[in-house]
Amino acid sequence: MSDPQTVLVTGGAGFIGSHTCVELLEHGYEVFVVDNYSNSSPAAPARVEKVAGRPLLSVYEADVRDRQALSAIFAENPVDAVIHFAGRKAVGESVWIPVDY
Ligand SMILES: O=c1ccn([C@@H]2O[C@H](COP(=O)(O)OP(=O)(O)O[C@H]3O[C@H](CO)[C@H](O)[C@H](O)[C@H]3O)[C@@H](O)[C@H]2O)c(=O)[nH]1
Repeated sequence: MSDPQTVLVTGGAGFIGSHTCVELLEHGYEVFVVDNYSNSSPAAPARVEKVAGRPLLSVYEADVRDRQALSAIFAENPVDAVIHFAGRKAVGESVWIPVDY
């Protein structure tokens, strides 16, 4: 099996996601991002491109729970691998509003 070439990074505008995107771009992968910016900003993917010196294929503002949006994104892009970082992780908040988790 050959190495994956095109990688979808969900939560790619977040802390770990944006660093992962830089690493992937620097290692020659094509990368696109899906993020709802609930804990990040569109400035992050722009910085990723600047640091890596290469563009992302695409950046989508979308919620990974939106099946219709995800289906359209998968239809538009060849996806060899997915790295999934889009998620909530605040322990305290998960106690106050468990339904969101
Ligand atoms: O339903 C969701 C929930 C989140 N996101 C996105 O997913 C990304 C998650 O990234 P975070 O930065 O929130 O989380 P990380 O785990 O990457 O980073 C967090 O944990 C790190 C340590 O592991 C550091 O503490 C860092 O500051 C802190 O943000 C964000 O862009 C957020 O907008 C979605 O797209 N959909």
